[in-house]
Amino acid sequence: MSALPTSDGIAARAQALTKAYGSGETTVLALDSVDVDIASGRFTAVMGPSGSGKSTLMHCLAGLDTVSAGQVWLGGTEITGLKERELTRLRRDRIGFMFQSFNLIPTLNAAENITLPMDIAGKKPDQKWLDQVIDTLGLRDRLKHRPAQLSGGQQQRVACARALASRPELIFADEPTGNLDSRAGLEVLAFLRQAVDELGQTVVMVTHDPGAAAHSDLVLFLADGRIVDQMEHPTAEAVLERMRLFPGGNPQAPGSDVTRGTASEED
Ligand SMILES: Nc1ncnc2c1ncn2[C@@H]1O[C@H](COP(=O)(O)OP(=O)(O)OP(=O)(O)O)[C@@H](O)[C@H]1O
Repeated sequence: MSALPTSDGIAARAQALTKAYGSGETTVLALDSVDVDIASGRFTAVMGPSGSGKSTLMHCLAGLDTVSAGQVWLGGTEITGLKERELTRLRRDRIGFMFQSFNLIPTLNAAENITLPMDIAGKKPDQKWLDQVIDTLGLRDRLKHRPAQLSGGQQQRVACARALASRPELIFADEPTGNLDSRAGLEVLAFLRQAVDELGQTVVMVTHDPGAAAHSDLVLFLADGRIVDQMEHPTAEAVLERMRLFPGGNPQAPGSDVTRGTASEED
């Protein structure tokens, strides 16, 4: 294990990250020698055609998946080669996760869901920080509600608060708006934006939606397991144009939510 020589301002880094699934003739190269730096205090979106390696990249950066070759650092710590126990602790202490399915516990109220990971870890929440997160996310008057008593957007905000509660260095969000209607999706994106701007968090989000990517500071474009392009200060239109350059990568295919992102900005 080696320390990262220049970890300043870098929340996560991959060098020559390669991930292959399967073996022999059925090998799939999901990531092909990817080099990437995720800057601290920024909102990075990851886009690319289906099967381009977005989720694999996120899972490898978060230490949820092993790598076939290359190195990954979280902050200044190399995680490739860490034992599962050390990795679990590091993930718990440094990373927040938001997935498309919110994974809220139905029998617990919002407040209990938000602090559950910390309760399991036997950690006391920093009450001042927690209050700030709850107020930023507008959840103050929903804390006693159970998930079934909340709208989809509110449930995702609870999942967002849960990801933020332990003040992780880095938040990974995998299609966090995928299951939401356009209004709820926009709310969640606005709150992720706020988490970066006002709470100083670092967010990495995988999305298919150019409208969602437009809320980020930087879009990384993946194709065939490689980062092939990036875009600073993205707009939904510019991202859509870039996505159209990918073979079969037209994000307006059925099931895509592009219309909501672009339409909402004209509201
Ligand atoms: N557990 C696995 N076993 C075998 N192949 C896998 C596995 N997970 C992913 N792959 C393959 O690796 C490649 C990249 O998958 P990945 O899920 O990272 O892509 P993605 O860009 O997130 O796709 P999508 O946008 O459809 O979610 C794909 O070809 C996929 O079929």
